[in-house]
Amino acid sequence: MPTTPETVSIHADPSEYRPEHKEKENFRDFRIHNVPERVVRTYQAMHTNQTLAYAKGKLEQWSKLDHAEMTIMEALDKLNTFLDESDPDVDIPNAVHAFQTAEGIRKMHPDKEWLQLTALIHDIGKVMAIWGEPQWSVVGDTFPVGCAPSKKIVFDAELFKDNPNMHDSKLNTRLGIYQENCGLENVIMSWGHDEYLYRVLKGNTCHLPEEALYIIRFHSFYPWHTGGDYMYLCNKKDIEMMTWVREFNQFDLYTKCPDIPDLDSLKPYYQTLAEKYIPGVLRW
Ligand SMILES: O[C@H]1[C@H](O)[C@@H](O)[C@H](O)[C@@H](O)[C@H]1O
Ligand SMILES: [Fe+2]
Ligand SMILES: [Fe+2]
Repeated sequence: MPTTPETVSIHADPSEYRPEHKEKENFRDFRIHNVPERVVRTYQAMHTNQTLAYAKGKLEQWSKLDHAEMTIMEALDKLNTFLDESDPDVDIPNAVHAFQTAEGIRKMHPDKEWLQLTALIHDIGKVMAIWGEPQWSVVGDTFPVGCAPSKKIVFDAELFKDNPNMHDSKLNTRLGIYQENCGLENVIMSWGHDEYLYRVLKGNTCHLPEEALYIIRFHSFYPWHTGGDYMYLCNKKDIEMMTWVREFNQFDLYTKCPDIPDLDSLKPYYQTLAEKYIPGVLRW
């Protein structure tokens, strides 16, 4: 049985791994005139339609895990042709991004198999889009629903004006339906690939450590892990786990580049990791 992670030895610099890239400050440029229109459209629909009731409904629907049965590597294969419309930095299929992230981690954290596998699978929840879920309900940054949106949300929360929850006095305040420091595990996030994969792994056999599940569940929560907002919803565990989410994020973001690794030659290594930590056929 795999063990829990060692103490976090972090702040590896993924740029040492990146061959030729854009500079760090050129990633995640969400200034409205700089991003492709597909990005604005995706966030516009997301910020308008992701309400508390919507996210609760999707959680219930997808948590049934009655959509498909397949191994984790089969699910990854489904992303071979999937293009994420929310991402200003990636216009290659998500399966490639999975291997780029994992290889970046493997290079800088050769001893942490669990973190390498986490990187490989972190976006697999996007298979929902292949099964018909609209992209605004799958991809992009996440945020808590049931309380006011933070200014750190991309496009400065301005796309929320048509979201019905913004006109509900129980839901449009700083805390909304939540208690101070209630812990992120008790917060309902906008529906997307993070929470879905978390539920899939919880509902099947998975030996990944808690840190891995936490990274998967909150890796898109940029207004928190990068923006530093929503601390009033966090408890001690969230603050501890944040270090791991941030370390992971360096690779998720800065390994994005047009060079495509030779996926076929990498697959056997990751196949072995997958069988060790997430064996067999999973219910999705
Ligand atoms: O556009 C990206 C992409 O959808 C990622 O998978 C997600 O984790 C990020 O938060 C988002 O900014
Ligand atoms: Fe993601
Ligand atoms: Fe990613």
